Amino acid sequence: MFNTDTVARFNDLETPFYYYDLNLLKQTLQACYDASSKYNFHVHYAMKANFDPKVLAAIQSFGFGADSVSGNEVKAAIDNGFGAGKVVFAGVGKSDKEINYALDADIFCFNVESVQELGVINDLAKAKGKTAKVAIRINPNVDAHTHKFITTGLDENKFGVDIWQLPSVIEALRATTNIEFLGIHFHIGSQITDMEVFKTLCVKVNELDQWFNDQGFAINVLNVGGGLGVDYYRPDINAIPDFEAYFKIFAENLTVKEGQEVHFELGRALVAQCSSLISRVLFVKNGQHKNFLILDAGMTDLIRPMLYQAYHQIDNISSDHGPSNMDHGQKVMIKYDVVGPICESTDRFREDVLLPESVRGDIVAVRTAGAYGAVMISNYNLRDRVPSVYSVE
Ligand SMILES: Cc1ncc(COP(=O)(O)O)c(C=O)c1O
Ligand SMILES: N[C@@H](CCCC[NH3+])C(=O)O
Repeated sequence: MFNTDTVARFNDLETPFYYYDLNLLKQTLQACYDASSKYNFHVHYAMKANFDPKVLAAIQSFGFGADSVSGNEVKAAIDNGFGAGKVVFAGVGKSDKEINYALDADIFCFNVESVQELGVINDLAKAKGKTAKVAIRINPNVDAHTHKFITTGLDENKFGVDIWQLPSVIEALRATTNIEFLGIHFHIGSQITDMEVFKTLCVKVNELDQWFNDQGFAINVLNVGGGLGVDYYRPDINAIPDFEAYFKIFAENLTVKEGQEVHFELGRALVAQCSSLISRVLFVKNGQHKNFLILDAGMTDLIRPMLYQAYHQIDNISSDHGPSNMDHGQKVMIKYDVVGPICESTDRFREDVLLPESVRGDIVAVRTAGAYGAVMISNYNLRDRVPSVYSVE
């Protein structure tokens, strides 16, 4: 991702910023497109992962749809060229204003997360003389084997309708007048690296597809959500996720009936590796027990390490690719706690990171920051919003 030219370019720029390798993004999208289109699978991009306009433009150019989680995301999807007919809207707490907006926009599908929400969408659609297309998000109680803060498909999670409540969904569907039932939706969690989890999901999807069929509700859309994880530990070796293996699992384990469509909602897998948070070393502080590398980026710019104990590779790219690299044949390696400038003790990217001896002004890259990075920025401590910088093509 970096070479002497990029580092020379960064030296002239104000930090911190998110750097996007648009070439890697396109290669990733191509790999996903090739692997999914083999089976006629439909991919929606979960835009909560990253809504940078250039990222959205690249994704949209591959013909993917959009998965949104708020009225503003529905709007952003449409404004950025995703056809309304390819936009889905999930979310456990959709406001009336958001539902009305999406109804007016004629989106493809509401992924409905409760019986009560189904009634509200029906009433709001009726008031407009419209029919809302819906899929029911089901909580299948499948353990995603991921961090507990980003698991979504267990009984204890707030998302979707629990299986024991499905008879009341059928009852509600029978009573609605302005709803077109399209199918069922699942999303069991994020950063899933154990592929067996997706097999377990397929078994549940097959059972529930059959169950709805038995109740007289034929399913056109099986939406299995997203969740495919990326390699935070080896971003250079595994820059592109194994989409072939991922889609093959669904092709082999889902029983797809004639005329049914299979939909996916990938976020992280498409965008995580294409971006790094680029920061400068402000100060090097040698304590009695610890050495601190104090960066000009902090938890306001990338909160994942502090919120989910998430691991991100950290590189001193001045040392790896800068002029100082040429000067020093032998690098002295030192363990640093890499921290930010925010007035919180938890503002630490990682502890005991083994890095070449670093000096004020060195440029540091926090890798694999393209998903759930820039979108979770806050202005705590009245921080400036971190801008985007793009690779030169
Ligand atoms: C409903 C839904 N779909 C898709 C996604 C995308 O997940 P991921 O970025 O893990 O692919 C999410 C986020 O977890 C989600 O909540
Ligand atoms: N923000 C989380 C992912 C949440 C996925 C949305 N349900 C992360 O950084 O890993």
